[in-house]
Amino acid sequence: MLASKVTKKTLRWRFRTRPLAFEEQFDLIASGFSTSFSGAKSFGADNTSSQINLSKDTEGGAFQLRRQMRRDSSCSPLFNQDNRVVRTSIGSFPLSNRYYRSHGHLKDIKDKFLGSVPEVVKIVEVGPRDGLQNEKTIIPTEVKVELIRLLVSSGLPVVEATSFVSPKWVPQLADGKDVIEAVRNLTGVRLPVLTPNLKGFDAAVAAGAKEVAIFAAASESFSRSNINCSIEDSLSRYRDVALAAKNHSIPVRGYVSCVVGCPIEGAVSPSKVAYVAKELVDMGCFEISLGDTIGVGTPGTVIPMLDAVTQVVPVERLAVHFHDTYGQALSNILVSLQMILVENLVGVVCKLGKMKRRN
Ligand SMILES: CC(C)(COP(=O)([O-])OP(=O)([O-])OC[C@H]1O[C@@H](n2cnc3c(N)ncnc32)[C@H](O)[C@@H]1OP(=O)([O-])[O-])[C@@H](O)C(=O)NCCC(=O)NCCSC(=O)C[C@@](C)(O)CC(=O)[O-]
Repeated sequence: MLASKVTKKTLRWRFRTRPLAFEEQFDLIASGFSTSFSGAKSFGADNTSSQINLSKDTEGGAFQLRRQMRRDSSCSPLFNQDNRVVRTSIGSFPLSNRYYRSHGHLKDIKDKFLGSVPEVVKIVEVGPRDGLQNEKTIIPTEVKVELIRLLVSSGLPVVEATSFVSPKWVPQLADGKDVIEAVRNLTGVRLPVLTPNLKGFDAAVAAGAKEVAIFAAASESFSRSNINCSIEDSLSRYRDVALAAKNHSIPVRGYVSCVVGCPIEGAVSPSKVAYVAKELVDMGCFEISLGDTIGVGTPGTVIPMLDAVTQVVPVERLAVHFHDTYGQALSNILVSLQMILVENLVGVVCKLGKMKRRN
């Protein structure tokens, strides 16, 4: 994708020397260039800085682009004969309004692409868990606690706080008990924690956790490398956790990792994802978060995956979790929202936590 390949400097150069072809415009949008869908600036992603820089640069870029077109009206499809911008790729290309020919035209385009996308999206913040579990240096407990407090104070309804996993596997979150004890009385927020087995579940409940999450994989190899057991063994463990949670009246959220690609096996079949998602629902998970763990998904792979999963799991119980490793998270979220339209159902949950490259 153009946006992930070019630097700010080369993009400026492109603006100055020639207009972007429509396909290039579209590539930029698909690479998260547009910030208007759901606030790209909030992504703590690998490619975020390039996305933000691109956005900041566009006023200047737009101006240069327009001047260039005055000299050369061979005209890309972006311009009319007055050299004004008439097609702006989904209306989110952040040019100044005075360059648009008509607001009505823009509105038609927006309605066409975004018209019936749900107006309300629930965000499950996962930075304190999914972000911090990857940090090279161990973050002090009080910093984690402060981070959670700040996230909660921003109004987020759900903040995944930590994990109760083996400290040998994830030393970064070895202080899960202390973190939960410090935040468990925060009000107006749900603070789920990851529990890979009964040992983790018991420890989480003892520390005061009121919601847990279990995490299976759609890839056999990833399951073994992440939780040291096969998919079937993990599902069997999770049935025990789900039963224990039911006995404590504790809600359980389910994750499926590697829903479009696995770092070891490559492409993952949508039917595998659908199978694992259904198993998690059947054991009692109230919501299934579909995780593109290594950020290799694109709309082309996300659509068939969602199509398979929505055949077996009601869409209102689905969430999407996209890592922005290759700058595709926003386009994948957009297409997920649009898929909801296709299914003619409402209610989507997007998880926009800190997104990091996972090696
Ligand atoms: C699942 C295990 C525990 C199996 O690990 P294991 O080594 O197979 O487990 P074990 O039962 O043989 O136990 C080994 C040791 O771990 C201890 N142990 C055992 N369980 C626990 C526990 N719950 N809490 C604390 N300690 C535990 C246990 O007591 C024992 O201690 P020892 O006797 O050697 O001193 C391990 O593989 C593990 O902890 N894995 C966690 C991996 C992880 O957290 N990965 C990141 C989260 S998944 C993710 O990020 C994807 C997601 C959710 O974000 C979605 C997406 O991005 O797509």
